[in-house]
Amino acid sequence: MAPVISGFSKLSKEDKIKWLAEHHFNNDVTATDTLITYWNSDEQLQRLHDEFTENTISNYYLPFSVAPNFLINGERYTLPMTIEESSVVAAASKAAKFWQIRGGFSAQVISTTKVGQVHFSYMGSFEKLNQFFDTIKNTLITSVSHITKNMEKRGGGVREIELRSKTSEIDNYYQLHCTFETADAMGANFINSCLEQFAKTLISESQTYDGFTETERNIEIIMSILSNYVPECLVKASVSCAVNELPTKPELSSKQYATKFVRAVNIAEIEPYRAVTHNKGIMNGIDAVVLATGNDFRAIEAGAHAYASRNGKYSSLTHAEIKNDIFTFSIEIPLALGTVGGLTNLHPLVKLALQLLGKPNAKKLMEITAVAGLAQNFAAINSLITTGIQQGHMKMHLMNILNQFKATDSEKEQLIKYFKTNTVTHSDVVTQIEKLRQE
Ligand SMILES: CC(C)(COP(=O)([O-])OP(=O)([O-])OC[C@H]1O[C@@H](n2cnc3c(N)ncnc32)[C@H](O)[C@@H]1OP(=O)([O-])[O-])[C@@H](O)C(=O)NCCC(=O)NCCSC(=O)C[C@@](C)(O)CC(=O)[O-]
Ligand SMILES: NC(=O)C1=CN([C@@H]2O[C@H](COP(=O)(O)OP(=O)(O)OC[C@H]3O[C@@H](n4cnc5c(N)ncnc54)[C@H](O)[C@@H]3O)[C@@H](O)[C@H]2O)C=CC1
Repeated sequence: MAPVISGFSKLSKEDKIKWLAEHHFNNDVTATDTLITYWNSDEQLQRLHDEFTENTISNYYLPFSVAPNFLINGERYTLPMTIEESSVVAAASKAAKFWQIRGGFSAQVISTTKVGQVHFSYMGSFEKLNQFFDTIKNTLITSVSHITKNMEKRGGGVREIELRSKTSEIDNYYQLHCTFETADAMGANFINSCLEQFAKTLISESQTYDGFTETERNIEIIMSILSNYVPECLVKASVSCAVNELPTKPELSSKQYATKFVRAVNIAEIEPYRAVTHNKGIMNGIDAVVLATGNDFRAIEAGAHAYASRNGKYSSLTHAEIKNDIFTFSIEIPLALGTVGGLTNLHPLVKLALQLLGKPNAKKLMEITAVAGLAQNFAAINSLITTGIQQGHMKMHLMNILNQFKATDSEKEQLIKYFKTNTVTHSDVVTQIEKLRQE
């Protein structure tokens, strides 16, 4: 077991690696070499990456891929996608290609409001607290004017502050429930700065408020933080076409295909076990664009799944219907994304990804990202209701299995040819590699 170490954060990168090698890897040089192999030869670039976070000892590569042929609101895009999972980028690309000759994707931002809360304890009557809140509401807003000044110039700022009693759930628990517009920023830092100032103002104003007794004056701030639940930062995307423009398979007419597709989505709407996997498939596309554009995928994931549960039961984020022989497939998802702030202007590949998208503003990025989720879900369901998921997924995963077995270029070439006409399974790949190596 490694010993406790104090001051690890203060060690140089080299000394951190030395400590790791000694205490976790038996001084095996392979561990040190692996970490160092992933350093960038450009020292300045490496320092930039080291400084993104803390205790950095190496870089962890993820593929930076692109999916072309996305027609969104009449404009053509090539989507940057950062994801490790095979078949996701192929699936997105296939869906984009399919829909671009059927009118493409429509997308629209419905709302962009974000939320933050000051959580506090107060011992006294709600009526008195309400009176106090009404008295200080303007002061609360002006107390953050030094923070909001520039945001207001961009059309953002504080939208509303509400006092909410939560005492039916926790004794003496109240909130300042605040809404914000943050223009092209995701807004976490802006919102948190405003909230922390609201909390300070709440306390200082309570100290001099005549209407409070000593006990009532004793407001305790528990915490001030933005919420990643953003049901009012919502985007919708959809595709639609005549039912007879949908794929036909030997065993499935386009009408049967459409009906089966809608049924598959209906199942995800009512069955949480299916809904979680269905939404995971959507997040394959969303997270890949979110990561490539330097956004916070944890925030997006948390918000999306909370939204999927908003009616008290976890459900699908996409919906499908057939009306008057028109098939429509749509997604509605909260996406608090930024095109400024965070890593967006720091990470060279993020900058390039945003450039590839034509330097979108936050609203446009919300639309593009929702489309990536819808496209991904379309491709997955298309496979699920026809060939099954394994055929396409394993076709793409073949290279990973070949690399696991250190296949040579010539082995790869022969096996890729073989698996063009044979279904890829892990065991058959192993059998075929062994066969080749015995020849
Ligand atoms: C995998 C495919 C696309 C094959 O599909 P296919 O029909 O065999 O592909 P194809 O070789 O005929 O090519 C058609 C197009 O697909 C794309 N494509 C095809 N191959 C590539 C490639 N190598 N690199 C880049 N793009 C590729 C590309 O757009 C290509 O057009 P082209 O470029 O030739 O003009 C298809 O089977 C598919 O869409 N499968 C679904 C895969 C999927 O959803 N993967 C996600 C991982 S599984 C999961 O995590 C989620 C899940 C499925 O559980 C969610 C759920 O249950 O809902
Ligand atoms: N719970 C959460 O989600 C939390 C997330 N974070 C992190 O916060 C970061 C995002 O915070 P942000 O405040 O968005 O980033 P930020 O503070 O890096 O940058 C946003 C700032 O950019 C400026 N700006 C310049 N041009 C702008 C424009 N056109 N529109 C809007 N603002 C403009 C504004 O001053 C704005 O406050 C992410 O890295 C995220 O991981 C931090 C704390 C909590």
